[in-house]
Amino acid sequence: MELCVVDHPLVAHKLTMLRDRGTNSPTFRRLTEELVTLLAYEATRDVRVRAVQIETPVATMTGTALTDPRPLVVPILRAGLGMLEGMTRLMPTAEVGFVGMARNEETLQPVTYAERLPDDLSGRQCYVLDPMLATGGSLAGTIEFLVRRGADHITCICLLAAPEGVQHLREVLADLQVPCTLVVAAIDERLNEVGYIVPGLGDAGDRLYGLAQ
Ligand SMILES: O=P(O)(O)OC[C@H]1O[C@H](OP(=O)(O)OP(=O)(O)O)[C@H](O)[C@@H]1O
Ligand SMILES: O=c1cc[nH]c(=O)[nH]1
Ligand SMILES: [Mg+2]
Repeated sequence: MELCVVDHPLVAHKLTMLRDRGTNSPTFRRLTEELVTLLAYEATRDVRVRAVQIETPVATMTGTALTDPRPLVVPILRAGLGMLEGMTRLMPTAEVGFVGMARNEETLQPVTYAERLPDDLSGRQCYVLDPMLATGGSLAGTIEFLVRRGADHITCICLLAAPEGVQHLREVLADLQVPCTLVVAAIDERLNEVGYIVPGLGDAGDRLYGLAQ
């Protein structure tokens, strides 16, 4: 697995505001979108393109266009939904599939409650969105869904990751033997005893969508 930690002062600035417990839901949502657009710029560096002939007002030239089939973007509900707008702003022609997962907060195992993906993903580039990579169970489960449908090129975009989750993902991907890139804004210190990222930002889904904190 290739790991890319985006080292940019604007990313660090926005991430610090996002982490701050005083940041309210509307601001948290806006910062999430802005951060995703910055991370997606890095994450789409190897998006597949083809040469196209166009005419400018002055001359004919060979330009660049995204290839078909279109890339697939997969937010992991709920919190990943907060990243969708920032991603599709950069790549408006992408198709969108959905996976709904909620972690059982006692066992820390993800439970899948929704899944809407194209049947055949062979030859598709897939971009998975989830702000938090904690134990890695939710992201690994989603990657397994995609690989079972034939995906052969996966990029995951997360805001924060714990070292434990990155390690888990490496092990799962070594078994699956699928090329995967993980793009993150930061790798934090560790998980705490209840599976939260430290220092982290708390529960991303609750902070995005306003449940009690
Ligand atoms: O790496 P893991 O240990 O699996 O934890 C990370 C998952 O936890 C959060 O979702 P949550 O289960 O809280 O659901 P939500 O998005 O509905 O809040 C987060 O958005 C990830 O999907
Ligand atoms: O720190 C964490 C861990 C899992 N899910 C979150 O939303 N935050
Ligand atoms: Mg949550």
